[in-house]
Amino acid sequence: MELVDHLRDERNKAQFDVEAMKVVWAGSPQELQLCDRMANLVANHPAFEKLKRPMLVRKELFKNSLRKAAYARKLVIDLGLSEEEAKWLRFYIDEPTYPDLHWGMFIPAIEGQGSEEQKEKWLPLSRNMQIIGCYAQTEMGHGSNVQGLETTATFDAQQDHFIIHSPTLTSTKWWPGGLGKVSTHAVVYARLIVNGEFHGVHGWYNYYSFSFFLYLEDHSPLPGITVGDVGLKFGNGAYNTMDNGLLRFHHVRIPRNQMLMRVSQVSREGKYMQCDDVPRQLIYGTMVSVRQTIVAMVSRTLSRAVCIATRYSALRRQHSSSSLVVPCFLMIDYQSQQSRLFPLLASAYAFKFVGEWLKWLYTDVKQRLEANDFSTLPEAHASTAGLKSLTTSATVDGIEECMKLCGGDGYLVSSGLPELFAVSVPACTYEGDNTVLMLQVARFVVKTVSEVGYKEPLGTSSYIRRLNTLLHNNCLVQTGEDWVKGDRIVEAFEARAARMAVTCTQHLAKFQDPEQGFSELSADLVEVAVAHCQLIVVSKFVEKLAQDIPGKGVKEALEVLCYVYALFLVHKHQGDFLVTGYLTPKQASLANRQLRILYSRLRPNAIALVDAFNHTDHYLSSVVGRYDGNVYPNLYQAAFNDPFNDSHVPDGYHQYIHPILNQTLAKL
Ligand SMILES: CCCCC/C=C\C/C=C\C/C=C\C/C=C\CCCC(=O)SCCNC(=O)CCNC(=O)[C@H](O)C(C)(C)COP(=O)(O)OP(=O)(O)OC[C@H]1O[C@@H](n2cnc3c(N)ncnc32)[C@H](O)[C@@H]1OP(=O)(O)O
Ligand SMILES: Cc1cc2nc3c(=O)[nH]c(=O)nc-3n(C[C@H](O)[C@H](O)[C@H](O)COP(=O)(O)OP(=O)(O)OC[C@H]3O[C@@H](n4cnc5c(N)ncnc54)[C@H](O)[C@@H]3O)c2cc1C
Repeated sequence: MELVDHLRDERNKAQFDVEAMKVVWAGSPQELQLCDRMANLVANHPAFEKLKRPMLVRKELFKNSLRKAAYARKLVIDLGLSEEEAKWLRFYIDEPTYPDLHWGMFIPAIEGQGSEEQKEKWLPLSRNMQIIGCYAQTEMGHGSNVQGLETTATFDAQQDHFIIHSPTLTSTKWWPGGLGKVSTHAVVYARLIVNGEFHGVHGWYNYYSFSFFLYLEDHSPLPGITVGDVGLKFGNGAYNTMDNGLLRFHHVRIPRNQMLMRVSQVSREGKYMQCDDVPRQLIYGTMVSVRQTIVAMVSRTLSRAVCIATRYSALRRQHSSSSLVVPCFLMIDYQSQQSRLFPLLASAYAFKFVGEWLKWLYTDVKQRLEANDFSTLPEAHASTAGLKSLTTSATVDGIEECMKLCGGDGYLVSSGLPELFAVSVPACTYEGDNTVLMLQVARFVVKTVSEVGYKEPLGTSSYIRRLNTLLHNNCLVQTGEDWVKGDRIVEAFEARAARMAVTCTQHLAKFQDPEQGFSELSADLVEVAVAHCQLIVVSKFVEKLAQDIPGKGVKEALEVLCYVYALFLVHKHQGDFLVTGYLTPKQASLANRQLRILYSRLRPNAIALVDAFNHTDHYLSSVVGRYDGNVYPNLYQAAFNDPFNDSHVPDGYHQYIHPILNQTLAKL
């Protein structure tokens, strides 16, 4: 039977080569081929069916996720998949489970913080999954405040042991993924005490936290260890496939050599030594690595929501304003729908490109770290923290908007959007609360501005070199067309970021106690950081356009997306641009008018642009976002697939409805 493509007319409108755009989106022909292969491997394997997931209760859901992880592992071994292939396999299985933390944090923590000897011992066991590990940093009372961790690791020189202890309820390890039920091992962060003294006291630290490699359990916890799950989390399915755990220690002894010893060591005699050439911040290195990965992946999450909302918007008809009876307008043709949807479509592409750049930056930093060159670490920290914060917040807001863009049907679990929202929301908190991370960026920016004149700003902050020009030269835009020029757009974002940073730095200087100033101005500082990070995203998109991009019409389509992203931000934050005096109200309104023109240029390409994401129907798991657009019969069928419709008479009907109908409530 020939399949009907309900979106065919929309696909025929495309003004660019979709196959070439798929390559741009994936990053390279090899990446496209790799992702396509792994996505289809998952889509065609019955073990990875996921439509029934939201109907399962927690214990069934968890068992189901263990089953999928086991099948994934079997595929990795049977097919001899590489680590990169295995990563994409897990990605397309689309279910948070313990291997994310094992591969994403436990192994990188050992790689980054273990000595050569420790790596040799533990990495092969970990990579073969003969042990399963998690990353236990956060405590019940201390998440953002890493300095405040209370778990202690006291050195016992007599027995050459550390004694790990949870002295208070608030020192309970709280939240680590994979900890609650599955992990056999953990990297645990604790305060080091040697000879009765806290070690490693430094200018900015009251005490350090150290990482230890700990054996947790086989089938039941080891003596002195209490372990469990933190409890049910938000959303049906969603993050409940993960055993986020709690963990308490009661004077648990571990051998001295289980302290991860790249950054600092404790000798047999109880001498504490910090490696001179390795900065303390390296113990935060695993977080930098995961923040980079989150940015690399987040565009796919947003693209998934946008793909669903765009396809449904291009199918569903509503009434025109002239006739309330005849449905004729496609939802996507409403200007108001476009102004909510198209910036999200553009954001998905913008986040993809900035994610590629961040990956490059991180790879470079990693190579430098291995050679003990730590010069670019502050830049890497600020960029990973800021972009993780900016992109996850925008993505989560974007998914919610996509849900609303689909009307009532977006709210149905079968649209795929509620679960996507629920599983994505914690990304604004885990791996660093987004506000706390933006404050880190603000510290970096303010420090860079304060050091102008005696330290050269580098990398993403090099615009601060041209502070004088950016503070005094105002925008030159005279027509709407002037707004679609890369250097002009970038300059506008640079001027806004620089002016906001300078104003905040001047306000901070008025405080005698800089920390008090930082605290009182924290809301403004977050806005400074947002401006800096938006500049990075816009400038990386503009840099991408300067590259050679093959394929008919591909570059032109990307140009429209780039300016939609940038001008949408100019419009949304026009208060910043106006208050800093860079723009006049006339220039701001020209930007907005140009944005409407760009929406009309984007419109014919909308479906092709979401097709270029190359998402399988399995990955989307959305009735309203199906590739063939055959929504209504499937929406109707999905209602009957709900086990609630197995019987016409629900449990409790006879017990609680009949007494009302029969007027026999008195017998209840
Ligand atoms: C929406 C869709 C999402 C899609 C995601 C898709 C896929 C995901 C893929 C993979 C991920 C897989 C699984 C992930 C899932 C869940 C995992 C969650 C795991 C966790 O959730 S795991 C716990 C994370 N928990 C935190 O994230 C705590 C946050 N809290 C901190 O991070 C610190 O506590 C901080 C920094 C806020 C304050 O710390 P502090 O008070 O000690 O430091 P202070 O501010 O004084 O800074 C002193 C000097 O250190 C520098 N500095 C600071 N941090 C640095 C770093 N990282 N690197 C290099 N330098 C750094 C500063 O820049 C300064 O430098 P300077 O002196 O030069 O100015
Ligand atoms: C799904 C999920 C998975 C997780 N996985 C892990 C894991 O594998 N391993 C692990 O160790 N941890 C994990 N975590 C914990 C996570 O890293 C922390 O929740 C996170 O770092 C935030 O800390 P918190 O919960 O203590 O929030 P808090 O720090 O208490 O923040 C609460 C509020 O206070 C504000 N705030 C806090 N500090 C400041 C400040 N200095 N200035 C201004 N405002 C501030 C924040 O913006 C936020 O609004 C996970 C969490 C979740 C939700």
